[in-house]
Amino acid sequence: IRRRHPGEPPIENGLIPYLGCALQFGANPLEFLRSRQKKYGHIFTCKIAGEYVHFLCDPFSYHSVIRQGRHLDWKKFHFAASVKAFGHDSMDPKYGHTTENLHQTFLKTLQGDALPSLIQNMMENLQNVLLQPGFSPMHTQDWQVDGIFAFCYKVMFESGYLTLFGKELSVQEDQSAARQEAQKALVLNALENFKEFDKIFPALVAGLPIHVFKSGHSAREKLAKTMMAEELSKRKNMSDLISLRMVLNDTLSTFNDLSKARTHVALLWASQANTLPATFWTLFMIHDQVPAPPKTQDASCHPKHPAPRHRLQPPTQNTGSPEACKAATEEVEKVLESTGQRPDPKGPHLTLTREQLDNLPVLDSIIKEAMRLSSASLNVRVAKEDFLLHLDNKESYHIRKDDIIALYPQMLHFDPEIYEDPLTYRYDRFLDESGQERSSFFRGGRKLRYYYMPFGSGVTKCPGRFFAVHEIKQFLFLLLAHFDMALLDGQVKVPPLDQSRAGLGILQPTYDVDFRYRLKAQ
Ligand code: HEM
Repeated sequence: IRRRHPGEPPIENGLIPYLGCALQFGANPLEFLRSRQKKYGHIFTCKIAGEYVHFLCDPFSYHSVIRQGRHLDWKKFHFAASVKAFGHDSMDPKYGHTTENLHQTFLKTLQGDALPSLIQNMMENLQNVLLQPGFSPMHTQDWQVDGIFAFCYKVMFESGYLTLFGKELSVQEDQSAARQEAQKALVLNALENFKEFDKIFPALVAGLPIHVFKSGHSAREKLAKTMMAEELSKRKNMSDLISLRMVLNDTLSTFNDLSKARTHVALLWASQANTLPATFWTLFMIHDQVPAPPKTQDASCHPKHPAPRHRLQPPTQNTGSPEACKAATEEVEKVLESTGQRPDPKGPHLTLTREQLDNLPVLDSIIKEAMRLSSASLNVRVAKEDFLLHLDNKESYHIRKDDIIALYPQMLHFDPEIYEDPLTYRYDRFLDESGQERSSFFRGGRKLRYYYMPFGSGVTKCPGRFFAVHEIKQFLFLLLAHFDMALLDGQVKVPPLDQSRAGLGILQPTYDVDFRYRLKAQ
């Protein structure tokens, strides 16, 4: 048990040896932090699973942590978490297994000049997936029924997977339906393994050994097997990210083949684990506004999903404004008109340049609002030495070497002083009076520098964030252009957030919600 020294933040050791406050924090981090903030103020220390974590709750003081002074290390925690979850040798150059500067690799291959080709391939892949006969029978225009969560996972995983890892060479050469089907089966198999592994991800990051989880462990190893160099070399149209990483693994590291493959599994996880639930929330939130079609059309529904699978629980958030879907559809139609394109599932694919995608303020706001409500990432830095942390209110606190400093942006996202009525979904919350992006948010009359942080902050900010927002926009754009959609049960409540993943990014819903969709009449 640590005793508080003079000049240190108030401390709570918790009642359970080693775990400290871990269970209370884990049960509901937001509630836990709010109650401690009320008791202790802007900064306090909690013992969590053997570590001492200083939670900084004042958004005006975030900068002192985010600006990355010489006292704070961001790599230590990230590299260690990746080793625990994915089982590769450390990517931290100081351990001598590699000299790759991963941060530079990510910036070079996910941003700037690398972005247009990623976006273009994603747009192609999304349309190949969405408009293939299996998904949307083109001639009958029957309603299909699926869970929104299941739908988003299938479509976004397959498209994102093919965009990063390319297609098998044999599929490029042999366009037969059987070959395409086989390729699809492999990707959907990867999705099943991804989901199985993703379930145990929080436990692995918390430090539990993977051997305890038989099926999660086996799923990770199966994924790694498909990402051995020998397998990847059979693929074409791989992204710069994966092809460059393969070269750097071979030239700058001493990793064995399995360790190399596991570094690719880590990237598969990073590229999908947040994007998939974020896509769910985005689609669910706008979808919620579309009235269900008359009951008579039920006859043509997908037989496997006759009814919503879950009994409804009281809502945790209100649903959005009725204009969300209308405004988004109008924005999509405007772009189609101005670019002279007509959505035709049998015709040429729709295209959108990066500039066109950057100029969709309504879709942007819709996505931001969905992520504001569902994101729960923890931003973490480790103290390299004893130092004095200065807060915005001129107070300073002693921090000990190896302690963790954490920001929990959900506190910002759900702060009623920053976001009026914060539990309500408002599709236009991030739009100003002229319908453009709103970037001024205030607390207590002061303009905030940090008010929206689902992608983290400072040097550890997600390097894939531009691609992530673009791919969700493309997905929405294509759905709104090509499909009629409606919830199966127009009265369905917003599913609660699954808190078991709090701290790790976008939270999943605790249950799926069924919707129906069909190709628009031509
Ligand atoms: C909605 C989607 C996404 C969200 C909310 C998200 C969020 C995050 C967050 C919170 C982090 C950790 C930042 C920190 O520790 O402070 C992160 C890291 C990362 N993300 Fe994303 N991400 C998304 C999509 C993507 C995509 C699509 C890619 C790649 C194609 C990607 C690649 C990465 C990588 C490589 C890292 C590790 C960076 C490092 O350790 O240097 N992310 N992301």
